[in-house]
Amino acid sequence: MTRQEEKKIEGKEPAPSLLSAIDSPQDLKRLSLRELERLAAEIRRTIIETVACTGGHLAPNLGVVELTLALHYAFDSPNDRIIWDVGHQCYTHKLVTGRRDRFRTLRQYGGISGFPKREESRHDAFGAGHASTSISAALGMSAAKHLKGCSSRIVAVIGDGSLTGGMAFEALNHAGDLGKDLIVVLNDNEMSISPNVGAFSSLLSRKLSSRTVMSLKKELESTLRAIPGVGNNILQILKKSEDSFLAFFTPGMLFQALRFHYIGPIKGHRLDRLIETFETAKNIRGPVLIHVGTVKGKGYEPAECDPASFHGVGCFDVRTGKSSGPKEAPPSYTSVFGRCLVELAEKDPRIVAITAAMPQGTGLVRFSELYPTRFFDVGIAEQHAVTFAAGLAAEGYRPVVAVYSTFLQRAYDQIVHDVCLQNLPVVFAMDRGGLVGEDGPTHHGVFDLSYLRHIPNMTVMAPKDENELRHMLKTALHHKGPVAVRYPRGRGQGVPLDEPPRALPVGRGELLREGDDAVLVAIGHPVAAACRAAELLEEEGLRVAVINARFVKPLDKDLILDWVERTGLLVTIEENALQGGFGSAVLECLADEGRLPRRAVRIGIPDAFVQHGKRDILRKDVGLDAESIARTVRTALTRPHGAPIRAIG
Ligand SMILES: Cc1ncc(C[n+]2csc(CCOP(=O)(O)OP(=O)(O)O)c2C)c(N)n1
Ligand SMILES: CC(=O)[C@@H](O)[C@H](O)COP(=O)(O)O
Ligand SMILES: [Mg+2]
Repeated sequence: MTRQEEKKIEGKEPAPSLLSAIDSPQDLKRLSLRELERLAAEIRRTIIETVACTGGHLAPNLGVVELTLALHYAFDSPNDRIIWDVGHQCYTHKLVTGRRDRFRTLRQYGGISGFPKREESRHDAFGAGHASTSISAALGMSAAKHLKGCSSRIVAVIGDGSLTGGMAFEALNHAGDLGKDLIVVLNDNEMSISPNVGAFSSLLSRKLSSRTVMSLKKELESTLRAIPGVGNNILQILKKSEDSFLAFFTPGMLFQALRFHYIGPIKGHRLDRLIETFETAKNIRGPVLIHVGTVKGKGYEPAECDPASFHGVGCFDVRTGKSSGPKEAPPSYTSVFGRCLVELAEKDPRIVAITAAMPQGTGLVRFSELYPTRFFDVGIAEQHAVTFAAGLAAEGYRPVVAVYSTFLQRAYDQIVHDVCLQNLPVVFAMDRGGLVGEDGPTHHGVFDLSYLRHIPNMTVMAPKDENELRHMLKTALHHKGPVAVRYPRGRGQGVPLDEPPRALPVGRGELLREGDDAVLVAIGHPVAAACRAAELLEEEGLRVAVINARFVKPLDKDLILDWVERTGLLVTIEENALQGGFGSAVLECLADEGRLPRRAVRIGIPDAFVQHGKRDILRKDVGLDAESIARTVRTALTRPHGAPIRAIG
């Protein structure tokens, strides 16, 4: 790294590597405070250099280097359990728990995950990826520890953004009631992905300077002393419970009310203060909350200046912080969605947009700037987002919930109970539908077609490209009931965009190619691979028809039936779980009509979690690339009747 690059990274002159001697957290315990500080600087450099090549969650990890070292210095992992919320900030944890030499494989196919995984290390006490789960898991472990009578300490590390998730409050409520030993470390950097939102976040940010508190105390003391008789007694009581007095004026009052012992806020980059605080907390019985103030992106100037953009990054140039990924590319599905929603909202004042703490990721920033009163960021609170949308719909608005497919899983009952049962016109704009790549199994949006299509009143569609996404958004906002539009992460197909977007006939697919040997019925992004497979097969003299189904529900039954009967071989293709997915829907429909084809094969995600890695590798693994589809069709055509046909990945 050049001197120039060194300047970008706060920290000391490069010295002999301390990290190379850290094979487990035990090795930390023999370091002096000065050495720990040097180690922190070295780890910071390592994270920056690695993430610059692999991509990943840079700013969150730079903010917890000292916090992580102090935790592993003060506690005794894996005997003591450290549970990370979301887990996107676990890179330092991984570096000091035996994965230093594999760290360069971060998020790569076959490499280490970007999140904690129990099967990856004994030090990864609990897997993560979705927010707000750590306190529940930690409390469960604490209850188990008490049942087993073992002395392990249980520590949950949760960010201020993740603390806006409802289940975090459910866990705090339960922990205060159970009274079991539990340490919750609140990593408060005042950021979610974007600046944190919500009343609770502003409570947390209430920073009373020590001078303010001192003058408050003095004033209160002189007032109480002036009260004849009782004044002094009250003063004595307050002096005895000084903590409660302080807690009343600091964020701690809420945690104290939940029967947590509150410590903080403390400076999250001071190793000495952190270690001292953790050592103290180890000896406090019952639930403890330690409020730590950190800087997201700490120690790398571009990330400190713009933590939202450096929350999750692709490859970048360390010297400039600028992306080094492909420059010219078709617009992303997300940006096409965001622009289209702005266009439609211009003409329809009933349209409102809702995000759960992900305005950037879902493409709603422009909408929020143009229509601030019609934009709602509810924080990491997907369940609330859905029922909040239902409330808006009940009052005649057209809410669009823009959400990643995987995170919408959290609001399944709200979709059933509050939206579909009441047949309210809520639009679910489901981004990251299908495989997402390096975030891996916690983030692949591969269950939504299954978990939505069986709900009465729900309409489910998926566009073959970004142009059709615009038509589907228009269709959804014209529809009178609940509707989900699901589209993939990343760049579109680079097709021209029709102006203006037009409503599609609901339940109608489109025939893209004719053919007599087989019919490929595809939904969403994989339509392109199906067409490519048909071209490959045509080179061998095989003519297969291709249908862009457009709708998972309602299916275009007539179109599919017609071509199944013409060809005799049905191949369904989806980037969704095969279990209960699109292919199942087609077979159910044909069975109900008493017209199951002589031969059928479903191509999609098998009954297993798909690991992390580049999407083209993952698609090949599951047989969703054009060559694999062609191979599956070729095999199905040559296989004797009655023999089982399986997709070939
Ligand atoms: C249920 C759920 N919703 C949304 C996300 C996307 N997400 C990942 S990290 C993050 C922000 C977390 O903020 P915080 O907990 O404060 O951690 P920080 O990044 O600030 O360290 C969000 C919204 C998620 N992982 N899980
Ligand atoms: C950790 C987390 O859940 C988010 O940061 C997520 O990784 C964002 O995914 P995208 O990179 O697809 O926006
Ligand atoms: Mg935060």
